[in-house]
Amino acid sequence: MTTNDTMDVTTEPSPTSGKPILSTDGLTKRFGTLTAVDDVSLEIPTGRITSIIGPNGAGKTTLFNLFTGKYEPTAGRIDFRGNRIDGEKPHYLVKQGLVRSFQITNFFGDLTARENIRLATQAPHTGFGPRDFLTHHRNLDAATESAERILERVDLSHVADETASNLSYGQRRHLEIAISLAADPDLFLMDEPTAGMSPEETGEIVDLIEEIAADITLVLIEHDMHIVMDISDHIAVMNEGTVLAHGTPDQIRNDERVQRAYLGSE
Ligand SMILES: Nc1ncnc2c1ncn2[C@@H]1O[C@H](COP(=O)(O)OP(=O)(O)OP(=O)(O)O)[C@@H](O)[C@H]1O
Repeated sequence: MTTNDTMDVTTEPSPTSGKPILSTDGLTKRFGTLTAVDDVSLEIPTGRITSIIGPNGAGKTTLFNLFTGKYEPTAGRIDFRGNRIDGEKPHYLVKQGLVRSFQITNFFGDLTARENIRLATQAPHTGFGPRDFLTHHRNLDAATESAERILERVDLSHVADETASNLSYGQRRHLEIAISLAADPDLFLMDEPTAGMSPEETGEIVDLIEEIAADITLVLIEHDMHIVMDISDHIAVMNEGTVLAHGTPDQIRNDERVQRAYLGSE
C-alpha cells in the first residue's frame, strides 16, 4: 500500500507539493521475524514541520534510526536532498546536514553551556590529525562567534557560563537542541522534544521549535497531540510499521482510520 492511497480527504493542497528534503521508497526494517518498519514510502516536505505519530511500538523510532544511519534497511531506499543515503554512516549524514537530537543527555556536565556549544560547533568540521589541529585553531574565532549566536537563539545567553549540570531540566533540553544546531542541520529530527517537561517548559520549547523551523526542516516524534496539531504542517501516522495516513493536521483529525487506530484511544 502506498501512502498516497491512504488519504481520505483530498480537498486541501498536498503539503508534500514541492521537492521533498527526504523521501523513502519501500523502506523496510525487520528484527528477526518482527517487521518494525514495513514498506514505508514517505516524503518529508522541505521547509516544514512534519510530525510522526502513532501508538507505542508503531515503528517511529526505528524510522528515525533508519534516517540517521543507525540501522541499515532490510529493503527499500532513503534519499536525502536527491542523494541515496541508506547504508551511509551517521557521522557522514551529520556532515550532509541530517541531524538528530536525542532524548538522552549528550553534553559534558562539567563544561559550561557556552563551552559545550563551542565544542559541538567545531566537531563537524575538524578531524583528529595534526593538520586538523591547525584548522581547529584557525576556526576557533568562528566557533566562538557561532556559539554566541546559537546561545542567543536557544535563549541560554543568560546562563552561558553555568556548567551544564547546573542547568534546569528545561535549560538542558535547550542545550541539547543547541548542540544539534551547532552541526548546522538542513534537516533536524527531534525525538519527543517535550518529554518530561512542565507546561511552562513545554511552551518555551514549542516556541523554540517554531523559531528553528523558520530556516530548518523539522521532523518530530511527539506524543502530545495538542502540540502535534498545533505546530505541524504535515503529519504522518504510523501503525504496526506502516504509514496509515499522512496529511495536514485537519486531514489527520478527520481521518476515520486514524481516529480508530490512534486518536480514539487517547
Ligand atoms: N533493536 C531492536 N531489536 C529488536 N526489536 C526492536 C528493536 N528496535 C525496535 N524493535 C521493535 O520494533 C517495533 C517498533 O519499535 P519502535 O521503537 O520503532 O516503535 P515506536 O513507535 O518508536 O514506539 P514508542 O512510541 O514506544 O517509542 C517494536 O515492536 C519494538 O519492540
